[in-house]
Amino acid sequence: MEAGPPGSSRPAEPGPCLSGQRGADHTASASPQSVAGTELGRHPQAVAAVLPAGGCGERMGVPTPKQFCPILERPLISYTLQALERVCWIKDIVVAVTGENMEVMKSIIQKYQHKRISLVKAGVTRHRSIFNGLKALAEDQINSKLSKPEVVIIHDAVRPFVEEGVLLKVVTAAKEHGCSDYDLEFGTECLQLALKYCCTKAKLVEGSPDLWKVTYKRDLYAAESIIKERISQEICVVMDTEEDNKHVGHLLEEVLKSELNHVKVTSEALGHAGRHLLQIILDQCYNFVCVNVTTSDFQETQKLLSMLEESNLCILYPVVVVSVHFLDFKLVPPSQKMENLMQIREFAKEVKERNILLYGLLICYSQDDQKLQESLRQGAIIIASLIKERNCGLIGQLLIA
Ligand SMILES: Nc1ccn([C@@H]2O[C@H](COP(=O)(O)OP(=O)(O)OP(=O)(O)O)[C@@H](O)[C@H]2O)c(=O)n1
Ligand SMILES: O=C(CO)[C@H](O)[C@H](O)COP(=O)(O)O
Repeated sequence: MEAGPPGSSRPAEPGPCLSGQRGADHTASASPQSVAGTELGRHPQAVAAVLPAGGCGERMGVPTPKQFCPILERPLISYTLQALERVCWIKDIVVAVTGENMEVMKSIIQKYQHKRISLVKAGVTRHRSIFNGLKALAEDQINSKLSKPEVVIIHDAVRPFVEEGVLLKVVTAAKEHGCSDYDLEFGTECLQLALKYCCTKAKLVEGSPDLWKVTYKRDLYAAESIIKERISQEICVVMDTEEDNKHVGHLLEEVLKSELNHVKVTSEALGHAGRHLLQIILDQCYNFVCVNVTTSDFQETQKLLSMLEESNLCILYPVVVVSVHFLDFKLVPPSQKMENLMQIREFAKEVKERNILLYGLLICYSQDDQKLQESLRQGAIIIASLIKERNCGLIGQLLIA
């Protein structure tokens, strides 16, 4: 990633920042640097980004160019766009794609509701693709919806984990620094070109470990693990009653808290028309454990599923819902309960279409405290693993703790 002005070597002024837009995704780049972003807010500065995305991904060894390879069923490039798009002070994002992938790219933009994106044709090399993006930004076209930037961030479309802080560092460096011998010695490809041909002032800025590039097939697995970990940091336990503190759901919540001590576990009731729950959904919690005790088998789970379906939460990441049911195996034979619970397979199939992964969990409710604790612990382990793995093959299955 480099920053450089298109057609001008004038260092740019930083621009206003409205970090923390509603609906922006916190998992894409948790934003401790939003504070830094507000620094940009004090000075007007036009920043754009060019994403070269015209490669064929030879080293990946698969027919699909790596930028379009799916991670959790969403193309890699969509994660990169999401990471840049949530940085509010980047006004335009220009993506260079080959003619044959133009329609694919347009459908990705539409499906995942990306904003501020323009497309240009890629070139035969990465540098030519970047050049085409810069030309589009520099052109004086009357109908162009692009604003002329003072600083352009160049970022490979296959580096999905870029953070706002590092982008800010690059943009600030573009403004403040001249070039040094060190930069000349260790500068990367684009930096060398800028120095050699444009007399552009330049500075090498230290990146973060997250800036790595997806190059080989194994990198797709690594990226998937990172994304799964990011969206598994919060679980909401949804209760079917509001007042009862002794509700078995609260016991489950306690066990989840002690078993998953790095995860934030909250609980909420579906009462009050689910207003609090709606807020949790808006705050982008991607994991729900729905406890059905006082109501009929799937009543609460279905209410929760409807709320999730109505929200936009599932567009970017698969949401996990574990429908939990308790049964005293001594009093009621499991086979009797199972019959009703088997409906979960149909529900799961339906909601999978909307990117919701629904699993069933039957927990043995024993009158013996110790045995109950053991079942709850087993249940918590199963829940943790379902959330961590997000295994599509297990949807609609009824697991037993
Ligand atoms: N003609 C090209 C070649 C590459 N790129 C882009 O430049 C970035 C970094 O390049 P690289 O990792 O080398 O991608 P590929 O060329 O696709 O990979 P490979 O070298 O394995 O073929 C990628 O986002 C890639 O799509 C581009 O826009 N136009
Ligand atoms: O990884 C690459 C290609 O494989 C890029 O070329 C790499 O980012 C080069 O750095 P820059 O162009 O930013 O100087």
